[in-house]
Parts: sequence; structure tokens; C-alpha cells
Amino acid sequence: MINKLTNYKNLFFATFLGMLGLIINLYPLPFFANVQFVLGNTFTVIVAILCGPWYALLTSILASSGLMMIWESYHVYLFFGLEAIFIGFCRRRDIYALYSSVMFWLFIGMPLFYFVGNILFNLPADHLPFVTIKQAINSLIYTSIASLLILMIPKLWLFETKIKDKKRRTLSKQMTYFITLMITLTSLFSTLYFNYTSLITQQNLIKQNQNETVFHLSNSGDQYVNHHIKAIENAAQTFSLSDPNKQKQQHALNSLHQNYPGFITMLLTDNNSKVIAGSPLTKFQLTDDMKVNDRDYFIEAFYNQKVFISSVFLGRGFGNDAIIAISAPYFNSNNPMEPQGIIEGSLNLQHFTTIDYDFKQTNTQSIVLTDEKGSIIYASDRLNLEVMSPFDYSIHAGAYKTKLNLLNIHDTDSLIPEFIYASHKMNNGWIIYLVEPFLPLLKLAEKQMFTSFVLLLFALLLSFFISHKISKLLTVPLEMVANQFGQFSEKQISTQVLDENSPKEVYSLYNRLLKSKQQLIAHQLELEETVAIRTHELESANKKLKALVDKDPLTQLYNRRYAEQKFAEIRDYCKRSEQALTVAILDLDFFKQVNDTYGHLAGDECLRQVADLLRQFYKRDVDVVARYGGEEFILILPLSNALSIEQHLNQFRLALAQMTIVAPKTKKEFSLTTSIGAITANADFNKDIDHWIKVADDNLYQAKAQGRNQVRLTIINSDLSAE
Ligand SMILES: Nc1nc2c(ncn2[C@@H]2O[C@H](COP(=O)(O)OP(=O)(O)OP(=O)(O)O)[C@@H](O)[C@H]2O)c(=O)[nH]1
Repeated sequence: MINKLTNYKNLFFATFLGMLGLIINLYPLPFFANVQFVLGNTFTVIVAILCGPWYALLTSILASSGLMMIWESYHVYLFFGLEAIFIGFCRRRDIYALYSSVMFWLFIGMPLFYFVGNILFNLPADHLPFVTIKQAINSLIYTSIASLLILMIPKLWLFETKIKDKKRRTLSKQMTYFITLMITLTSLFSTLYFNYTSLITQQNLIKQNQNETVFHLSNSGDQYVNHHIKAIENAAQTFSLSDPNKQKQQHALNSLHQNYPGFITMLLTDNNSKVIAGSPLTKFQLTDDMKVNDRDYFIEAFYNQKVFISSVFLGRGFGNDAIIAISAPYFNSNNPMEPQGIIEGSLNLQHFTTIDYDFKQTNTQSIVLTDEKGSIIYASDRLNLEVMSPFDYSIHAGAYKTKLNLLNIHDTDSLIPEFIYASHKMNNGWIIYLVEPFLPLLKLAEKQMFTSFVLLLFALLLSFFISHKISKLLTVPLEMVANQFGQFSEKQISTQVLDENSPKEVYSLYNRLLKSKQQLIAHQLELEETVAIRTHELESANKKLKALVDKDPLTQLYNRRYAEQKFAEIRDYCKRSEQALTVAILDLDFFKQVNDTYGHLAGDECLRQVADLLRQFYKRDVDVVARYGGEEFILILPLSNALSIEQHLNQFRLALAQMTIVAPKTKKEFSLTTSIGAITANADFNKDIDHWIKVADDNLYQAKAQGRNQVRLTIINSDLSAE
């Protein structure tokens, strides 16, 4: 039941975080070009750490769906799904998420991404390593963030159903991980931030440089054209004022042309459109047939009486350069309303070669100049574009997002931008484009990213190593202290345990513990001594108590309780050695009279002397002589000889009868006798003493009845009686 509840909780948690991941993944952070950072996978890692691989897979599928929506690529499920499972399984083996993420991307993620990318992605081969490394860096970012979030959010520490560590982690391992995590995250963000700002700066510089350059180019172009228009206008005015003398006109045209070498040719017509002067003369045959009445530059200038600038065209007969014709009418000096002809200059637009030449020498920039109709007037050689063909290009607005304007000229359908460009419209409607390849910038970004990755790995290793060392500084001495004080032996104490690198706090802790241990040991010794004395006292008290319990205070003989207890032991012994056992009950005769006649004290004295006599007679260690009660005594005599025992009892009886007792007070002398009832039998007879006593008692009764002062013995067992 509890298990089911846990499953539901985890399922809800994984789904909820998966949805959050999906939403966040819909808005990846743009970095440069087509490089974006996804942060939604942070939640996948959190679920992998808390709930394990399969819930993480669920979260990953949901979060990756966000990426699927914007990137339209199914591969995200593969890589991020595998990553989630990998981190989840590593977690089950107590491996920290950051370590498992590094392992995954180094050994599985990056090779797989590169391999699949080669087959599936529409990327240039040399761009793929960049995207692959970016993917790994991205993963390090969200794994670090996830680990940090788990460390920082108390709710997640207490997450009830989370996977627990199998073994308690050492402080050294924990510290190493936390420090490595912090350093990784810090270096990751700072590297990416600096990369990002450096790329932005780079782009801004390029953009600024391009804008300025294209502006200058445009100005220079404008000036070039205007300068030549002005030259034609001025020349027209000069010719209006001068004599219509052909020779002079030819001469003037020659010198004008010398001043304006930008014109390929210059010509002067009369009012019949006949060319009357030309420069250079070698390119003209000034015959009557050479008329230009069909040319726009004549018609527009002569009939409309204005300065005319033609569209761009390829010079016919004067090379294949693009040119424009600039023409203006000149007038009769006497009648300024009457045009006399036109002056025309064909302006060579190859002039831009000169500007372009500088570019060729210094950088990778190229220029394209188009006329107002979009036809190419001039294009740098390296662009390989045909003059006067339409300038076909596509503005790049694909996945590569930068601050720069991008366009493709040669492969207009490609996803990868070819050129960064800036353009400017000249006064005459022409547009000048400054283009430079995008690839070097991409390469720079790649190089930066690659260097960052290598440095990051290095930093990671270094921080792992250093933090491991630092944490050891604390944990090793602590462990030593723990070991040192783990055993409670005086011998182990040594002040030389900690090396000089141990932190002061640990050293001080060690010294304090050492002091307390010494005090403790001293105290313990004191305690042990006291305990030993007390134990000894207790033992002797116990002995006394035991003696008191077992003995009769008056006679110092054993008491009845002891005798009965001892009986079982003695009987067993006799049984094992197949020896006979005798139990005898002695009852003093007419003892009441002794008391009555000589006093109670005399009775006591009497009992003591009987006891002494008994001790003398029955002094074997194995014999038990006890006071049975009142004036009765019991003898338990193992290893008995059935015949001699009766004799021995009689000897005692006689000895007692002859013993003189002196009454303590009256000092009167008297003597007394005893009746004895006994039984000698094999130990098998009965294990219960009562049966033995019963027989002895019966005999005692007989002895009393038959006159007292006699022994009555029953020998039970034919073997014994035979003896
Ligand atoms: N002084 C003294 N007398 C005791 C002690 N224990 C028992 N007695 C006395 O022993 C006497 C026993 O008397 P009885 O049982 O009549 O037996 P008896 O006088 O010995 O006569 P028979 O046994 O028939 O020979 C009693 O008077 C008891 O008071 C004791 O510890 N000290």
C-alpha cells in the first residue's frame, strides 16, 4: 500500500517537473549563431537524483518534447532519454550526478551525438564537433544547477520517497563534490559569459566596421560619379563659350580626358549628332558617318537639354567593363537656348577595382555594387559573379541568430549563412554591398567553445583534485583522532599522531580529547581499585552470610537445610562409586531433664560438647554432621561399611556416655546418653532423603522405646548385610 502511494507520488512529481521542463525548453537561451542552451533538462536530472532512472526517463520525454516542438528533431528523445537513464542508474550506485553526467557525455553522449549528427543533421562536417561540445557543456550546466537546487532547497532534502544512499558518504567525498560542483558551475558560467560577451563584441566590431566601410565606399562612389558628372557639366559650359573650331575642340577634349582618366572615352558631337571630337582619338574614326543620334545620351542631352546619366551597360567595343554614359548639351555662345551638340564621357565603373584592391590586401571583405535595377555593376573577383547579371542573394533568417546581417550568394537555399554583409544605397540609387565570410567568425566561436571545454575539463579535474586534498586536510586528522580515541587503552595515547599540516582546530580538539582521555583513564583506574576492594568485601560478607545460612549458630555444625541439600550430591557420588551410604539420626536421651535440672545454658553447653564430640568422630571431609533440630543430630556418612558403621556409632554412643559435662553456672557435673536410629543402604535405595530419614527415625523410635542409649541400624540390601 505504502509502495503504491510512493509510486503515485513519484509519478506525479516526475510528470509535474517534466511539464515544467517542457515549458522552459520552449525558450532556449540563444548563445551564438545556431547555438542555444536548454535549461528544462534540469528537472530531468532532479528526478533522476530523487526518484531514479525510469521516472527520470518520463520527465526527460516530456521535457524533450519542448525541444522537439522548436527544433523538430526526434534525436532529442534519444540523447536526453539515455542521459536521464544513465544518471538515474549512477545515482542508484551512489555516484554523484555531475560525475555521471561527465562520464555520460565523454563516453556515450558525445560519440553518439557526433555519429548520429553525421547521418541526420544538415550541418557542415567541421561544425559538428562544435555543436557536440556545446551539447556536453549544456549538460554540465543543467546537471550542476540541478545538483545545486537539490542541495539548496530543504523541501527536496526531505523528499520522502527519494533514493537513499546505500552507504553513508564520507565527509571528504561530500566536500570534494560540493567544492567541485561550485567551481564547475562558476567556471562554466564565467567561461560562457566571457565567450558570449567576446562574441558579441566581435560581432559589434564587425558590424560597425562594415557599416563604416560601406558608408565610405558609398560616399567614395557617389563622389566618383558626381565628380565626373560635374566634369561633363563644366566641360559643356566651356564648349558653349568657346569657338566651334574642331581642332581646338579636339585639343580641349584631349586635355579634359587627361584630367579625368576615369572616362574610357569622351566624345563631342555637333547638332547633327556627328562625332566631331573623340578621345582617345585612336578609338574613333571621325568620319561623317559616325553619328550617335540613336544613343540615349545624345537624345536625352540634346533634345531635353539636360545632363544625362545612362543606366549601366557593358561598353561595346571598349572592353567588357560596366560603364555609364554621362552627357550634357553645349550651346551656341550667342544663343544659350540653341544646343550645338553634346559632350559625352563613358565612365569606367571598374574604378571600384582600385578600392577593392585595398580589401584584397588587408582582409576578407569583398564588395558588390548593383545598379538601381539590381544588376551587378561591380563584384570583387573572389565572389566570382558576372557583371551585369542580376545580383541574386537570399537574406539569411534561419536558425543562425546573430546581431549581424547574413546573406547567401552562391547557395541561396543553404541553412548555413555564407556572408555577413552591410549595404548602403548611393545617391544615384545604386547599392553597394560589403560582404565577408561568416565561417571565420563561426570558427572563432568554435575555437573559443572548444578551448573553454578543454579548460573546463581541466578545471574540473583540478578542482576535484584540490578539493579532495583540502577535504583530506580536515578528514584525515579527524579520522586519526577518531581512531586514536576509539580504543580505550592507555598505551595508544601519543602526542605525535597529527602531522603539522593538520588544522589548528583539529589539533586543539585532539589535545583536549587527549587530556580528557588521560583524566578518564586515571578515573577509571581509581574506579577499578574501588570496585576491587568492594568486591573483596562483598565476597567475604557473602562467605559469612553463606556460612550463617548453612550453619547452626549454637553448635557451629551444619544445619538441617544444608544436610538435606548436600544429601543429593553425596548420594550421587555414592551411586557412581557403588558405595553404601549411612544416614543416622541421634536424639539425646532425657534432654528435657538436663534443661530442667541444670538450666537451659547447661543444655546449650551440652549440645555444643556433643557437637564437638561428633566432629571428632566423624572428621572425614565427605561426612556431613548437622544439627537436625532441638537435641537431634543427623549424620550422612558416605562410603560406609555396613558392619563397621554400627560399631562406629556405638563407639560414639559409649564415648558420649562417658563424657562429663560441667554446668556453666552451678559447675555441677553430669553426663548423658543418646539413642541412634540409622540406615545403611546402597545409593539406589531412594533418591529422596525423607525415605532414608523415615527408616532412621523408625529405628530411633525403636531405640527409645527399648530403653534408650542404644543404636538401631537397618541395612537395606542383601549384599551389604552379607558383609
Ligand atoms: N538447652 C536447650 N534445650 C533445648 C534446645 N532445643 C531443644 N531443647 C530441649 O530439648 C528437650 C527435648 O525434650 P523431649 O523432646 O521431651 O525429649 P527428651 O526429654 O530428650 O526425652 P527423650 O527424647 O524421650 O529421651 C526440650 O525440653 C527442649 O526444650 C536447645 O537448643 N537448648
